[in-house]
Amino acid sequence: MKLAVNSVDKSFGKKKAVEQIDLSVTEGTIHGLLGSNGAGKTTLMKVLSGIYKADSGTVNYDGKNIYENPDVKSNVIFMHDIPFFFKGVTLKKMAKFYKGMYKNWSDERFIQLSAHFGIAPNKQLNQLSKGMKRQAAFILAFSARPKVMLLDEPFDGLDPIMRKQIKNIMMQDIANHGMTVVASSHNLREMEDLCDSVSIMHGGKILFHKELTDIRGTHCKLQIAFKELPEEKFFTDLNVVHQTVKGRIITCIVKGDISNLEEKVTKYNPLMYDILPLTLEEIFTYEMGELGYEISNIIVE
Ligand SMILES: Nc1ncnc2c1ncn2[C@@H]1O[C@H](COP(=O)(O)OP(=O)(O)OP(=O)(O)O)[C@@H](O)[C@H]1O
Repeated sequence: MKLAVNSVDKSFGKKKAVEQIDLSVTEGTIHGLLGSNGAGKTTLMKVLSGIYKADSGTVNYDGKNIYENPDVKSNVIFMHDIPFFFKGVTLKKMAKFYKGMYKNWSDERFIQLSAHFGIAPNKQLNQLSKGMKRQAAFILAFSARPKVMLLDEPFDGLDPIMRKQIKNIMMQDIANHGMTVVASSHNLREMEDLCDSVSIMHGGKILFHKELTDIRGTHCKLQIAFKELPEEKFFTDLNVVHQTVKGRIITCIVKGDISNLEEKVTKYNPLMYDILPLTLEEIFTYEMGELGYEISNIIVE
């Protein structure tokens, strides 16, 4: 399902928690919503899931508004930042509840995933550790087979192996069923290798939205060493937007047409060179720097 958010505002009293949000997420892709504490991520996620009504603006899935629309809601799952379960409730009981809410629920998948994560269906969920509660929330969410997953800080409390497993299951559902995911995080590195597009929230607004495939095709990092430092022409020729020099090694961020970079580089007879993709952090450091923002002031690592 395609998500389209138009001019969404949400305030609590005089506090504008989110302001003038426009966002569109293509079906079958993962969007990362990044921002520091208090940026407005949870509020926006709750508006996207139809828990909160926007003060103004619209949130549509395939053109249909989600708020008070059970038909759309049965395809859209929201996972809270802190998994919450009623006192004494078992995984099996929660499964029954989800089955009634989500029309694509799969019993077969529920059995398979509870065995995979080693959580018995008769386990009382409040007796689980924080990380295991998160796993239980994922078992339920994946078994619901939603068309859209809205995940608020989904990887908090999970160890690296578990994160990888969850990411793998998510990627399978995207590849096999065209599931769409919006995941919020305050950690750039966590979203590395996961997102197709990313936006950065700050002070209730989206400052920046990027398709990573576009960036990865137009930006790269070049590490290069010369006998002697090259003339200015080298940097202009290659369209270097940022460079640091450590001894003989120059690290350059190159922007623009990078398809024939190797050819251009070798003309300058370097001692050695390496062309690398940019990390998310590097992408944002340079892109947001151009907008006049210091990324370290916005994203906490
Ligand atoms: N129910 C509420 N009542 C009043 N103010 C709220 C409420 N929920 C959120 N806010 C305010 O809205 C702003 C955005 O909060 P929100 O929880 O959406 O941020 P966040 O980006 O999810 O932060 P964090 O990463 O710390 O969870 C904050 O200033 C917060 O105090």
